[in-house]
Amino acid sequence: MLQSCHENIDGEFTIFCCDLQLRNLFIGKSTFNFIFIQKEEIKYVMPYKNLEEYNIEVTKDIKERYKNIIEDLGEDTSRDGLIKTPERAAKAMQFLTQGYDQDPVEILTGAMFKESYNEMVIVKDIELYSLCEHHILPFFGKVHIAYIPNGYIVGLSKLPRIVDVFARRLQVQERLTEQILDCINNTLKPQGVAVVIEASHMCMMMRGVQKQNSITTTSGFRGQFEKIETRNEFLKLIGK
Ligand SMILES: Nc1nc2c(ncn2[C@@H]2O[C@H](COP(=O)(O)OP(=O)(O)OP(=O)(O)O)[C@@H](O)[C@H]2O)c(=O)[nH]1
Ligand SMILES: [Zn+2]
Repeated sequence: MLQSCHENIDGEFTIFCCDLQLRNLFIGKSTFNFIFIQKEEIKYVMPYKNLEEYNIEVTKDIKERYKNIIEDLGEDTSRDGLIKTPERAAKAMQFLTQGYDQDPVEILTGAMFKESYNEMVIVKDIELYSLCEHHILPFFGKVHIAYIPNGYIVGLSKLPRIVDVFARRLQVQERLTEQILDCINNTLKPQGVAVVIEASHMCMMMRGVQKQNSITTTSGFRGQFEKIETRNEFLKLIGK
């Protein structure tokens, strides 16, 4: 029974094949060249493996473009340390922009639970890593999210997950703030939601104006958080 088959960018296959009934495990490097492992050897196979998958055609295309860029910058892509760099960079950029293919609504609705709790829920200091859409340089910092339930609570981890969905795109901090806010507001339909983002932008630190200590704060409030007392309680609880 074929469990999974992964082709890397050089067309090499890794196959994981496991017949649980017979308790035999096959693991190989090509479609036609299995290594047969007896059940006693199963202990050498990791019980958990986190696999990264990339579209081969897209990766090849981005890799070639990176090769040209690196050469245009005056480097030699055939030197030892740079041989695999175009492919690494192609994979890194696809990782950092994977949010385009993810559905934040599906993530939230996947863990909404009926509950009568109707006080403020705050998840603060969520790490943020995104890319500024003007220079394709990182901006990074913290996101603080609060909501007041309206019959439903949401799995806590889903809030950082939707931060990542919107952060792993080419972004501006203002739009990122609004997208997180609107997604929670429209999906969970709470009594209120608040989002504050504090971030440093590498395009202002490493180049351009070269300011190392400036932090940009953006915020958005919906429902109950539009009331000054509720908003102030939230800001006090996140230490602002
Ligand atoms: N509002 C906003 N601006 C951003 C964000 N990230 C980067 N920027 C700004 O985008 C602007 C782009 O301005 P341009 O004048 O077109 O680009 P530039 O010549 O590279 O500008 P400098 O960075 O000032 O050298 C810069 O002022 C950046 O600081 C963001 O998340 N929100
Ligand atoms: Zn920028």
